[in-house]
Amino acid sequence: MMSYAIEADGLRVVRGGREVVHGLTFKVPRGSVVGLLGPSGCGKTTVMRAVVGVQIVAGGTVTVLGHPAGGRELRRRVGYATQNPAVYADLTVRENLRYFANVLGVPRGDPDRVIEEVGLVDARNQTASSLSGGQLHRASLAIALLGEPELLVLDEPTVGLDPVLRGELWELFHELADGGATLLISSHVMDEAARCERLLLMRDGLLLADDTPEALRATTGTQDLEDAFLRVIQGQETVA
Ligand SMILES: Nc1ncnc2c1ncn2[C@@H]1O[C@H](COP(=O)(O)OP(=O)(O)OP(=O)(O)O)[C@@H](O)[C@H]1O
Repeated sequence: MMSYAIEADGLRVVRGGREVVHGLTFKVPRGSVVGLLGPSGCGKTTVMRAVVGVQIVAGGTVTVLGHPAGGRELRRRVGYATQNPAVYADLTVRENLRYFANVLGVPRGDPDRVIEEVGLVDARNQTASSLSGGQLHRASLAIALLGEPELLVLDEPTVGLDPVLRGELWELFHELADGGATLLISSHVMDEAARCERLLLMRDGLLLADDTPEALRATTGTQDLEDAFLRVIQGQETVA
């Protein structure tokens, strides 16, 4: 079995007439939890869109599970949760999940399994329009988990959640990885970086670092990942 779930080589993306991702090259090992971090607007969502194959790319290649990103053979093997929850407002949580389960052709028991995984059992009969922001995000995450995809691409999945729930979701992410799934998770919260096995640090459409949290701490000489990120940026500016 190949060892990488994602291989990006020289990825360039133009949006709104401007190049916003400038030749990114990185690999995401299978079965790992990888954080995509960086300030707002640095290009995280754009990279994720390229990985799931919904972004027109200006140059370079993205290979996902051995196939070109967005290929037909990847349809059920990649799950994507966007920042804006994509659920039907007038359907209940369970109805939404049953609907998407049908579309994807996944096993019948899947909706109830994922509802439990994201902790929405008590809210399963509420319409999506009546959910809180955090619950809505979890409903969207549940859809991405349908069919047990091999690669999960999650755009800020823990935004707006309380620390307890965030902790529980990170436990779930690691359980999924232990089961063989690969997770690419974006965040701009540095305390979440420590929960990842590897980190891709972005800034202004460039990749500044691709390393483990431990190696980043060691090379920058600081325990705090927020400081480590700042030092990587400072190092970059000195080089430039
Ligand atoms: N539809 C669009 N048209 C033009 N420019 C866009 C479009 N979408 C994004 N951009 C620009 O592309 C750049 C990267 O945006 P992207 O959404 O990938 O950043 P991000 O790191 O995910 O930000 P955030 O953390 O705020 O979600 C930004 O400068 C943004 O303004």
